[in-house]
Amino acid sequence: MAQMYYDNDADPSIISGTRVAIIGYGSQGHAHALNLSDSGVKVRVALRPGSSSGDKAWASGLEVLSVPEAVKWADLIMFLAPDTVQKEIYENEVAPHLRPGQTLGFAHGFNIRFGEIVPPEDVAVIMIAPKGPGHLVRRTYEEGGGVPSLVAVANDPQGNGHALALSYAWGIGSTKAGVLDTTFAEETETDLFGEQVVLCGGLSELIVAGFTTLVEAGYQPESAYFECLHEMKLIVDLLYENGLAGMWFSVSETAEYGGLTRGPRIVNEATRAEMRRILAEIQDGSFARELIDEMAAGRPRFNQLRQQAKDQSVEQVGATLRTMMPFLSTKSKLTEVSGG
Ligand SMILES: NC(=O)C1=CN([C@@H]2O[C@H](COP(=O)(O)OP(=O)(O)OC[C@H]3O[C@@H](n4cnc5c(N)ncnc54)[C@H](OP(=O)(O)O)[C@@H]3O)[C@@H](O)[C@H]2O)C=CC1
Ligand SMILES: CC[C@](O)(C(C)=O)C(=O)O
Ligand SMILES: [Mg+2]
Ligand SMILES: [Mg+2]
Repeated sequence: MAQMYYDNDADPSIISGTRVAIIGYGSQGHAHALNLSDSGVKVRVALRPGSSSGDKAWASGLEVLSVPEAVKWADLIMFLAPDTVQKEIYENEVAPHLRPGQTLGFAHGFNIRFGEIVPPEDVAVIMIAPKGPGHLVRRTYEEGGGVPSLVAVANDPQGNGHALALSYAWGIGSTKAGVLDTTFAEETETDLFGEQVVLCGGLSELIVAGFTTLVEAGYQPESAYFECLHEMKLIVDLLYENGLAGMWFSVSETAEYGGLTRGPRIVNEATRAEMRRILAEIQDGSFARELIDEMAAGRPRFNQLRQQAKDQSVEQVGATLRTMMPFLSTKSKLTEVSGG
């Protein structure tokens, strides 16, 4: 059994005595800044001039500085801007102002694992990587819970990196759910694999393929939407609360027999072989190179794929159906914080 850490294993006084600069106020940035602030931590948000997120941070009672000002002020500088802009921010706005004894923090190991950011030896490098979307990091904290995190230390000149990471994890609520030791390499590779194959890529393709199959066979799009997308959340809630057994317990025996016999025909040996190829592309750095090059080229393929995803009929049908479910809108104020 892996070593897990909970509330009693963290020392809150460490993060309470640390000045934390949060670079970025998007999905993770707003959640870390607000959770830490509510936990009694001294926080400043660091943004570029004219940032669209600045007003939201000020409106939430947080002080906003430029990145260089925040680096000068902080003990811990947490990178919560998108992965592919972190290198530029680091080189132009962080590195010139870094002092020995400061700590750089990451919520994902991408730039350290793939050598995009190479900090000096006299600066600590830690990771606190929540295993959940930022908006849920905030929501679960407000509800009295938390999202699990992985912590890692890549460089530890003062020997307190792990205790600081654990204390930070306490500040964002993660020690309520469980914190696990990892390495930058393990977090980066498993996180990229999970989001590509299971959580984001695999799941969305499964939903769309199921929806499209039903609609092309002549069934009502609304029925296909409820079946393949809306009900997904209700099934996943059962998985979240009680694992696969909780889901099998609650569904009918008909669903259980049908799922156990037909599921392996959908996720089969060919699917598993593709999963292994995707993992190899992550491990050998070719996915990272592809992503960095795509962003540097102005995102031509990314923008096209985003537009195609938005234009799918499952999205049009869903948008209409969700207007009739006002109870959803109280939970989904995502654009207010992400600017999306
Ligand atoms: N999204 C998630 O839930 C998860 C993310 N992570 C990791 O957390 C990190 C942050 O990801 P995420 O929260 O999705 O990021 P977002 O895309 O939500 O970050 C957007 C924020 O970054 C700011 N930003 C963009 N460019 C710059 C810049 N050049 N200088 C300063 N600020 C800038 C934006 O400001 P502006 O308004 O100026 O554009 C905005 O406030 C990544 O390392 C990611 O892998 C880890 C776990 C889950
Ligand atoms: C699953 C996607 C994720 O890794 C996350 C929310 O954990 C991300 O990078 O956003
Ligand atoms: Mg993740
Ligand atoms: Mg990720």
